[in-house]
Amino acid sequence: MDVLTNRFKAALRAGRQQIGLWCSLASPISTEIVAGSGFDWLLLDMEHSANDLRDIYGQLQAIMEGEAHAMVRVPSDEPITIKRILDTGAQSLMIPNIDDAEQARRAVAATRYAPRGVRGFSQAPRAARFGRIPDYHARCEDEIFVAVQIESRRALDNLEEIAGVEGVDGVFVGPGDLSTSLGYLGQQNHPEVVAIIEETVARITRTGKLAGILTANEDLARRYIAAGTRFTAIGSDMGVLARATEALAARFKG
Ligand SMILES: O=C(O)C(=O)C[C@H](O)[C@@H](O)CO
Repeated sequence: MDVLTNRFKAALRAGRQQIGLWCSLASPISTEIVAGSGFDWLLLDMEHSANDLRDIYGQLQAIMEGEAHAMVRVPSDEPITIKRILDTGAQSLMIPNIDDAEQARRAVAATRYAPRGVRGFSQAPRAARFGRIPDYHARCEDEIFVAVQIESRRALDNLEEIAGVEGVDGVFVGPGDLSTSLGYLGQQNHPEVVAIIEETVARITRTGKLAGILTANEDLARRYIAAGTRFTAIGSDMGVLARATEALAARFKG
């Protein structure tokens, strides 16, 4: 596979479940470590973490030799931010808080050059390996994966229209925000929320788009996979570090 082929997108097309880890530590060192842990994809989070553009750049460099594919969650659907992240070489993007089809169309447009969209042109960004990938501009859009996040009651109402937008490859359920919007603040594992999420995953799948989710609860991760999620994040670097170090300390300190 050449450098421009999006391995994650190719694996999904081939029907292979993609298991991911959420990365919020904003460190090239920790991200390099987990890139070799066996995950298919890592979510580098810019919405709820200290990651800025340089942190993302460094982490993309750090995991070049690893097995895991990087997806970047952008802080917002703002085209200037999306352009800069694509230029660093991120090929898979997650766009948070998409509530309707128009917003989804704008987000996709930010990932496309004219006439299909509004992405600004850079001759030789890192994504084109500084001009060493001569057909970068012609090929890059086929290799971009756009996941939109649905995380509100309004997004649920508009789900089929959002998923139907051309260029939306995946629809990712944000269980924390969705449960909050549904009146279950901090209760993303509440049975009624779980039932709504399972139904939502089935609705996404019926549209022909790929469903994704994050949950650190292993039983729920298996249930959501059974319900149809195709890219499933099963924990976070921060959560694993916090819980594992607490447990280690407790074994000696009682
Ligand atoms: O709403 C959610 O849940 C998400 O979008 C995932 C989160 O932002 C979060 O759990 C990351 O720490």
